[in-house]
Amino acid sequence: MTHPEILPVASGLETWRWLCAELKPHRAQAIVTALVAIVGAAASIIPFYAMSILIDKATENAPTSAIVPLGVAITLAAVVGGVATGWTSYLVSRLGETILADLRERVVATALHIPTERLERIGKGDVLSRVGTDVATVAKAVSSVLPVVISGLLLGALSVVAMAGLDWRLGLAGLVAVPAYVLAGRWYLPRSAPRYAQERRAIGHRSSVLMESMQGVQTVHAYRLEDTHLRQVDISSAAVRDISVNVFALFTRFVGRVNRAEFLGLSVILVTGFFLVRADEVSVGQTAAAALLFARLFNPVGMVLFMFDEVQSANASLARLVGVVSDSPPAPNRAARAVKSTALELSNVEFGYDSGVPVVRGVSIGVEAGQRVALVGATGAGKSTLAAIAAGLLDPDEGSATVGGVPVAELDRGSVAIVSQEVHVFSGPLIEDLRLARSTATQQDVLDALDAVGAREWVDALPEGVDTVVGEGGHSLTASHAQQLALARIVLLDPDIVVLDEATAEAGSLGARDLELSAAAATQGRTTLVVAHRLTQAATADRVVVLDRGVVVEEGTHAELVAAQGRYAQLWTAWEGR
Ligand SMILES: Nc1ncnc2c1ncn2[C@@H]1O[C@H](COP(=O)(O)OP(=O)(O)OP(=O)(O)O)[C@@H](O)[C@H]1O
Repeated sequence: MTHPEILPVASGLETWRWLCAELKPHRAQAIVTALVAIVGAAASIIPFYAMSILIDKATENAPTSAIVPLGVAITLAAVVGGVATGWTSYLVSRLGETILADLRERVVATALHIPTERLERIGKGDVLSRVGTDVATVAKAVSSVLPVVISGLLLGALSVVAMAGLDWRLGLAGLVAVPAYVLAGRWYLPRSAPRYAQERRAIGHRSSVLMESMQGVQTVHAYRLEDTHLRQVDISSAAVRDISVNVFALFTRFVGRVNRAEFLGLSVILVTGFFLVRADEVSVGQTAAAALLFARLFNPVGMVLFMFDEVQSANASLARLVGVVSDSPPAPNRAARAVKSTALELSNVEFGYDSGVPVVRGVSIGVEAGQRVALVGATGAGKSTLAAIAAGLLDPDEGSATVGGVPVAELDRGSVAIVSQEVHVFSGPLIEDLRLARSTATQQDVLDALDAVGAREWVDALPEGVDTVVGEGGHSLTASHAQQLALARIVLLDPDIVVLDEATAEAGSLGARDLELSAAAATQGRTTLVVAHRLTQAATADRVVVLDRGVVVEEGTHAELVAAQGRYAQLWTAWEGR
């Protein structure tokens, strides 16, 4: 079995190198962030030192005035610690978000430049999950997990140093808990990751079962499938419940292990302290401070452990994002080339999709500047494939597609435009959808373009005219109207060469006639290759090329081909007799 191609995933080392390289330009910001974090952690330790002195003073019956400077120190440290900890969160998020924003832009730019063929092999799912889920996972980690983990780890390290500063044996006693924490983590993490994944899958399944039942509610009623669907919802909900209970049970056992580590550490510190106090090696205050410092760590260390799977999954997502930006070539910065002649030349073009079976074989077609050539052929003859090659969306395996001698893929952006079968209307005001073709277009330019393709009337009739929000979640447009917008974009883009492969309008319908007029207006004076899904498109072209199973079988004007009584004439007769 061949595995489907997926986008690359960076190794741990590559991800780390990438992160270091990204941090370099933000070195100053990274250093300030680290310093503020250290100040925050250090400040939260000072009160414990002060407390150790306080306890000793109290046991020595020192005067009340001795307490005042300690109180001031504790208050100051609390204020500085609070401010610094808040700042750490802010600075870590800011640095992380800056790097993430850059990464997100580069991933999207790379994804948008994946050649169509490769995108089809990879599947849109992988690309979408990287741009969507992976970016979201890393973003969440950067804003909510990373600050906690960094502060927790720093506090842990500094507290052990502080305990050792009170007495090295107390520091050592505190370290006894480390292996117990590590064991708890090593027990939990390999068990939790697959269970969380299982839980997410089960939740996803339950949502799709619910969605399916709700979306198909009429069919469910019509076929009296209510019980079956309720049973499916029951089963999927029960599965989520069981897994969630299981996950919680595991979590509780993990908490038990963490508590054991805490108990062990605290007991060893207290017992060590007891013997050291008895031997007059340390004071009661020092022992109490060490114990309090250790207890102070319960919360942050627990948080770090609990968040470890989020760190792991953010790390996995980051590797997937870094894989995309570091392996795929960056947004192709092909030296755009302008051309003198706008004649389109397909020469000996061969092309096959993954199966290796050639679908276009040795095709040569010339479209003179300003001419309109129609491609005709049965379904599957290779018309759309050839159109995509002519527009530079697919690279031919053999032969070439050039304009004035320059490969189409290397032309200036905007020299060649394609209106394909899948027209996408981007969500937002209609005017913005059109400005995608020319960002500097004024409202008047847009209205003129709509006029040119005969769309002005229905656009003006929309609730807010050109400002009406269209696309997903907005005013929905018919396929013909969407197609007209695509043609209006062509008018605004003003390319030299146009490839038309639109097939939405039913042959003979009023929409089809309107669309043909729109297409004629949009392609007026441009070199045009049109896939003639309706033969009237061929009849009005300067020349017609007939394709059959990837090969050109006839070529000439409509009149010549009809007179020749060949393949085209048969198609034309059949078309007329519909
Ligand atoms: N993305 C793809 N992957 C694999 N095979 C494809 C792909 N697109 C098209 N084909 C195959 O290539 C051949 C030519 O298809 P193409 O879409 O170019 O034909 P067409 O003449 O435009 O047909 P239609 O009029 O139905 O659009 C067909 O056999 C089709 O199954």
